[in-house]
Amino acid sequence: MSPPQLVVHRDKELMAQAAAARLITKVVDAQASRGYASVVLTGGRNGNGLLAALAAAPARDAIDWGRLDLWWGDERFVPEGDPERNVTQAREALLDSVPLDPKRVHPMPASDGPYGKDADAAAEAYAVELAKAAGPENHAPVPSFDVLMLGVGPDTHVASLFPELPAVRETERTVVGVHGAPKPPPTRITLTLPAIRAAREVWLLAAGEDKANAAAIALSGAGEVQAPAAGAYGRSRTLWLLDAAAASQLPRSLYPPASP
Ligand SMILES: O=C(O)[C@H](O)[C@@H](O)[C@H](O)[C@H](O)COP(=O)(O)O
Repeated sequence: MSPPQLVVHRDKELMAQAAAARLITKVVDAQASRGYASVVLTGGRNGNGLLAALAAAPARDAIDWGRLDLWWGDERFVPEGDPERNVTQAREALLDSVPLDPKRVHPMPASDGPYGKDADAAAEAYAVELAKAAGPENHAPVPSFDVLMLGVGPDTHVASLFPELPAVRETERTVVGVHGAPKPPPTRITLTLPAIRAAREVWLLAAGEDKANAAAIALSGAGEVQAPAAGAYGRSRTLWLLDAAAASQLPRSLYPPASP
């Protein structure tokens, strides 16, 4: 596993814009070389901030939206259309304004969907959907995601993998239900670390003073059960995209400034 690469931007707005530009280039390159691209979205302010910046990016339509597969790293297990759902927020930030192929957009099930209130069954169904999309060359029963994005919580959680809870300890299944999450709502669905680590690249998004401690803990060699962000890494690249506030507790030797 190559060590994480860090890029620090002046503030969270510039971080979102730079990350959006980075994503455009990554998707365009993947589509040029393989004919399609596969990206995993994350919820939260930083994740949605990136999507909003992407919606406003001048180069946005260099992406062939009809050949982009979208998956989610986690989802709040609430009814379809609930404003708390990550897919609802992603639609508002970007998805409703670009010509995606609906067959290539894979939201996680809602709590009023075919699995009712059974988050574990809904998680299992998403694992089956991922496995069906996986190819023989894939490293796990999930597609080879080009980029898997993760917001980082102030407690170092990523997706809905919270410190010390069962989901972060999962070593076999790719998707599990989460019960009693400390970040509301308490019931969620999440990719596990094995699924996250099947991605070619994992990008962790951390902006704001409230992420400084989490970034310092996760990047200081902490264990993944105590600091799930420490266990989130890609097969060929792990990239932390921070703003100066979130990087403020990191040793200066860990990163050169990306912007003055
Ligand atoms: O469902 C969720 O809440 C997210 O997927 C979660 O993992 C989020 O990315 C982090 O909590 C960071 O959220 P902020 O960027 O809002 O701090």
